[in-house]
Amino acid sequence: MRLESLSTLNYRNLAPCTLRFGAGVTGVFGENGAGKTNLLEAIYLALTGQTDVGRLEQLVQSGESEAYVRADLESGGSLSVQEVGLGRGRRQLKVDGVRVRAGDLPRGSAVWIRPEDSELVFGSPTLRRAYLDSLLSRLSARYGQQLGRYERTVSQRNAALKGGEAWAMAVWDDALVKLGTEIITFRRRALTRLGELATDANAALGSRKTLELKLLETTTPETYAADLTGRRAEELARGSTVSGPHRDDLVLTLGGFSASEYASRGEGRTVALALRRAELELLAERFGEQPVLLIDDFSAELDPGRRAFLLELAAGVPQAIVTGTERPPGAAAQYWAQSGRFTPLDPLDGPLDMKPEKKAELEEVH
Ligand SMILES: Nc1ncnc2c1ncn2[C@@H]1O[C@H](COP(=O)(O)OP(=O)(O)OP(=O)(O)O)[C@@H](O)[C@H]1O
Repeated sequence: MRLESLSTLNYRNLAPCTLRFGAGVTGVFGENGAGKTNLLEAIYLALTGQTDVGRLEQLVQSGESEAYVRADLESGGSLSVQEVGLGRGRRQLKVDGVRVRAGDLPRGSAVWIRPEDSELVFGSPTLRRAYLDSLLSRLSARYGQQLGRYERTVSQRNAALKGGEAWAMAVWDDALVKLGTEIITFRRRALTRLGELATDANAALGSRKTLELKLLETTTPETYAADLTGRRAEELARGSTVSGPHRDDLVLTLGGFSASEYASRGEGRTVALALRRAELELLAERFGEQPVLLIDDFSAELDPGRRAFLLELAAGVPQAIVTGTERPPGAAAQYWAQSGRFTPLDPLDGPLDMKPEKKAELEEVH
């Protein structure tokens, strides 16, 4: 998968633009607030149809009512166009002019590494579960469908529990056990490979402590039905379903201890990077094609080992887009970001701050 160009209109602070991207590493650098993260977010949205913002309106430029993002892609020798239209609480996706659902977009197209990924380690189980579910939904469309059904069943069952409808539980329990069993089984299987890749990546990052990924399960396929009936009184009292994959945690252990509880900030950052490299490798294995790698703010990474790891990762994939407040070294092409605009630069130019006349010239263009 290769991103040939990205066009945006009314997307956050980005000025209307069409940016072209070649193979290798493209560096995007500029001051804080210039729009670098917004650009990567727009690319990720156009490639995957996914965003994790709470309200879609946040993505629309203030003062406007609609936004638009378009990616021109090349994959296996053929070209395609993916478009995302955003309005009030509404997202419309098209591939080559035909409306599709998010699940119909290519599922292994991009991986996005961000400074806030450390939250995967130190944040709540909900965040880790969301990471795992989002990755597994990309590996398997069926996983995504069954997870959606399971989540709807849990909320309907919770409504019945709150209403004290004990008589209706047998029906809900059957559906929950069937869907939950499929989810648990798939998670266990996928975690074996994800764990191996993450362990290797963590070692490649120079960590002397072994990283292991485990599921902390509130139930098992064998005991799920009995767990539900056994805790019926408690569930009716609480009005919620207390066991099942919606309550399970992805536990990350470092040297045998829970990373969430015991890892240092730096160790946690290393674990988060290891998870992202594992995601990249797993998607490439599954789809036989390397995703576009997006690295947000490599310059926020002050540790020299982790910074080198990020840049090596970018250099090792067919296409990577790397942002920073300084120029990413080794980039084949460069954009200078300022106030939501992106100006292509000659990669052989020196740093802008050493060339005031060049900077003045570019500001003039803006
Ligand atoms: N919906 C929106 N409409 C207009 N501007 C927005 C919108 N959402 C965010 N912005 C603006 O976009 C800017 C942030 O851009 P972004 O996060 O991409 O910067 P950045 O270059 O990544 O900065 P940093 O180096 O600090 O991470 C902010 O100034 C913010 O106010």
